[in-house]
Amino acid sequence: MSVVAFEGFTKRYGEQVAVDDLTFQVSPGRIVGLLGPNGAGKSTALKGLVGLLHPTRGEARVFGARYADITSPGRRVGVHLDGLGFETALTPRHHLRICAAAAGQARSRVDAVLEEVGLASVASRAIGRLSTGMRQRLGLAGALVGDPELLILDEPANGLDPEGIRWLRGYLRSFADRGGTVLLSSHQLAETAQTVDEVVVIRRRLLFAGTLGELTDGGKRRLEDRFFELVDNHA
Ligand SMILES: Nc1ncnc2c1ncn2[C@@H]1O[C@H](COP(=O)(O)OP(=O)(O)OP(=O)(O)O)[C@@H](O)[C@H]1O
Repeated sequence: MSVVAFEGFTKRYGEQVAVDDLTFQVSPGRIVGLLGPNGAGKSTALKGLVGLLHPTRGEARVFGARYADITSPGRRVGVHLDGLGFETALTPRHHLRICAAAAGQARSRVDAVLEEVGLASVASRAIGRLSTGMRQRLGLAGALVGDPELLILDEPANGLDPEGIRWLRGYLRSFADRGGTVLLSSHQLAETAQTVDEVVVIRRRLLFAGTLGELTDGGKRRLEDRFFELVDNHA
């Protein structure tokens, strides 16, 4: 069974179609990159997947059900969507304690995750005083704190320094090696090529879904070149 399934997912905002008839699946243990230019509908698709918006037509499911219908979603699905914001007066530790409580996890998990994402030294600083990259790490920590089977991450490498990006890549690979599944959106094509097993390219509609090897002819072509061929042909 697929971990994520979009079936004819369509979202309109008034007259504008943000996502049109999107169908693809994500299998367990895979890292899948959702790619597309600005405004292609990536965030809309991810929001629809976690029940933050309702599709106009079609559906998006996790573990065979709508997100709202799965039991203990916080322990099964870790979500970090760009721009959801934080309560800036809280500290990372406090924020993660709330996330842990929501996911039904023990408080002890918070310090483990702070350590894991490299935020232990700023755990008691106000979130408003953290750098962009530190906030990005905190968003990831919030997704990880429930110890989920599936990670849904919108632009997780944004704002990370090279060391942070390398850490993220390694983390996601070991997560997938342990059987976890990742669906992430990205603009960073070179980085994506080093991170993902499969690629889904959208520009309102699906342009490609398959393995990275299929898209790049087994690595003979660059992901960036193939990406621009696809999106320029469907402008
Ligand atoms: N709440 C909204 N109301 C109206 N239109 C919206 C809304 N949210 C998104 N859109 C429109 O839907 C389209 C898809 O937006 P979306 O944010 O999903 O794209 P994206 O691929 O995530 O873009 P980016 O790479 O810039 O983050 C865009 O044209 C956007 O303007």
